[in-house]
Parts: sequence; C-alpha cells; structure tokens
Amino acid sequence: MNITLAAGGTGGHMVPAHALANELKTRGHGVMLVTDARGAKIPAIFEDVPVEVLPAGRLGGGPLGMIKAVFSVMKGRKAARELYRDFTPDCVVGFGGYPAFPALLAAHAEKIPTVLHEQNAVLGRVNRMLAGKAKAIATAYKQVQRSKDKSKEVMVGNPVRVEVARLGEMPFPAFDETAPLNILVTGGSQGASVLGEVVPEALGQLDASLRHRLSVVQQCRPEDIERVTERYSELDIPAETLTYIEDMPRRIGNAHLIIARAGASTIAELTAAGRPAILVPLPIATDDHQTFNAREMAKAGGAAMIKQPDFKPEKLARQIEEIAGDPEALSNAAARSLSVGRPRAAEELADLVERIAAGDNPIPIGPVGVAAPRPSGMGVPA
Ligand SMILES: CC(=O)N[C@H]1[C@@H](OP(=O)(O)OP(=O)(O)OC[C@H]2O[C@@H](n3ccc(=O)[nH]c3=O)[C@H](O)[C@@H]2O)O[C@H](CO)[C@@H](O)[C@@H]1O
Repeated sequence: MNITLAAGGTGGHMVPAHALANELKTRGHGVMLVTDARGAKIPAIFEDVPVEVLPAGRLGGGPLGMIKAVFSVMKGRKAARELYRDFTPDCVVGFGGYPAFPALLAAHAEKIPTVLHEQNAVLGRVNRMLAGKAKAIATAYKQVQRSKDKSKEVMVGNPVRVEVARLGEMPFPAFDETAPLNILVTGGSQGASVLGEVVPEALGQLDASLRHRLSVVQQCRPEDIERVTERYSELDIPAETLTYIEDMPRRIGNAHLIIARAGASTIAELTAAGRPAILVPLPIATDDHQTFNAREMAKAGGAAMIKQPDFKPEKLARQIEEIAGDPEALSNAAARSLSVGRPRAAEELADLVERIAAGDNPIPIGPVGVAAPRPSGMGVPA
C-alpha cells in the first residue's frame, strides 16, 4: 500500500508522523510526507522518507490575510492532487495543523480515504473542519473536547519513537537520598522562556546538600541560553544547556524528574517511558489544550501540574525538595506515569490506517479508551 502523511509546523506534529512512517515502512508500505516549510526544517527526522513541501496558509489575520491564506491553501491543494496522481496513496493521514489542510482537501477531492490523528485532549481547528469527511479520527485521549464525531473516534495514543517506547521496559534509574538527582527541563519543540526564568532560581533555593546532588539538562530558547547558562554557573549547579536536544530518548532515559510544558508528544514520551514530571501548560495554547493534556497524567499521580501564574521559584523548590526527600514516592510516581502510557500507539495507528486504506469500516476496532497491556517494568504500586 501507499500512504501519505500530512504534518508540519512543530515537533508535536512531526514526531508522531515520523513514528507512524517507520512502522508503516517496517510493514512494507510506501510512505510519503507532505509538509510545509517549517516542518521541512525540523532536524532531519524524515531523511529516510520522500518529503514534498507544499504551500499552506494559516486561516485568519484579517480580510487580506484570509484571502492570501485561501489562495495558498488552494495552491497547495492543487499541488497535492498532482502528487497523488504519481504516488497514488491508498490513504492520507493528517496530523492536524494548517500544514495538513491542503493535503487532506486534495485527498477528499481525489476520493482517497483520510484518517485524522489528534494528539491533544482537545480537537484542533483543522481536524474539526475536516472531521466530517474523514473515515476515522485517531485520538490520544479517552475524552477529546470539542469533538462532535464521537462515532469516528478510535483511541490509539500518540506514536512515540521506538527508543522511547523501549524505556518503559527498563528499570527506573536508581535513586536514593544520597544519589545524584537528574533533572531534564524541556519546553517542547519551541522551548519555553518561563522555564529558563524559574527553574535555575528554584534550584538555587534548594538546601546545599541537595543542590550538590543535582545534574541538570535544560533546553533553552536561543535568546535565553546565554543567561540561563550563566545563572547555573553562578549558582554552582552542573547544567548542560542546549537549544535543541537531539538525543531526547537518552536524556529521558537518564532523568529522574522532568520539568516541561504539556505538549502532547512530551506527555506521550514521559508516560511511555514512565518518568514523573512537573508540567507547566502553555497558557496561550488554543482552547487551553495543554491543561487538558496534563490532566490525565496528573490524575494518575504521574505528574504535578502547576499553572503558569503559580509557577514561581519558591513553589517549585518546595516541590523538588519533597520529591528528592522521598525516593519511594518518586518511583511510585514513575510507575503511575507508566500506567497511562501507550507505547504501542504507532502500531495501533498503523493497524487503523491499513484497515481504512483497505476500505474496511474501522469501527469498532477494539475496546476504545482501554490502554494496551503494559510490560511490567517497575511494578505499578497497589
Ligand atoms: C507551542 C505549541 O503550539 N505547542 C503544541 C505543539 O507542541 P510542541 O511541538 O511544542 O511539543 P510536543 O511536546 O507535542 O512535542 C515536542 C517534540 O519535540 C521533541 N523535542 C523537544 C525539544 C527538544 O529539545 N528536542 C526534542 O526532540 C520532544 O521529544 C517531542 O517529541 O504541538 C503539540 C501537538 O499538537 C501540542 O500539544 C502543543 O501544545
């Protein structure tokens, strides 16, 4: 079979698309990615899949912006239809966001079945516009806000890299009251200035005995990296600062605690790997979707959620002190995080795509909303 994936914009769309591409290729299918200029720049993750860059406009921005965007979308749709005549996809899978829009419109025009994947706990605007014509909506959460076509929903999870999925089968890194505490700080594919402002100050407030056990890896926005690096050095805290972490699976594997935004892929990775987190949802995310994303992990006891207005050095320092002082609670939180992970999401999404591409009616496809059986790694606490 030939499958086209339509994704772009940020890592949050590209990483799940890449995980699905790998799974489909392993099954012997032809895969092509259509993306936008931003997606094509995400560090070389699609080097082994043919990539086509299409014009895609963001709808909105006043009457003139709207006209420009519509023109650009129509140009992208025309280009995608031409591509489909050569590549002849059996199914087009969209990962949400404006870059996917023209590719999916073209699929509908060519009568090619489409599957939408929604990474977040709130259905995104483009997926809402296209849901009516899609054959199925693959979701990452049991409850998806703003979704009207409930009968089309199939819960699969958010596909993660194989290296991340494997972390869940390995033991949580050893930790006790004297061991180093490895902290990973990440703001998602764009980074987050607030983490650069608050985290070093919070760590600086910790008791010296705990401060000397810290080992920090922090992703920073380019404009912040110099300041954050200097601050860690002034505070005498060993920290590696980077604008983009290329080897995220290894970094997650080493971490005892992650402080992060609540982007969908970040949460999928932390729960697949079974790592506890302090999550600070991006307050301006559309429909506050990061807060909804963070809720499931927080409810399960795998994460603490701190809303950005409350995310202050004193509060974070207290939380880290509690965690570091109770290794059992930390490893329980890790197990609780793992209990809501879906490391088989790429396989489940590939199963769904194969069925749609073959012309099957996908619903029902198994117990929607029930997580796949988990490998025992750390043992979920009673
Ligand atoms: C600012 C914004 O609009 N964010 C949205 C964007 O997420 P955004 O792309 O910011 O964040 P996600 O957490 O979903 O994904 C980030 C991905 O990039 C990887 N990564 C990140 C940093 C780094 O240094 N190295 C690295 O490899 C992460 O491991 C992860 O795989 O799309 C997501 C999925 O629709 C949404 O949930 C987010 O709300």
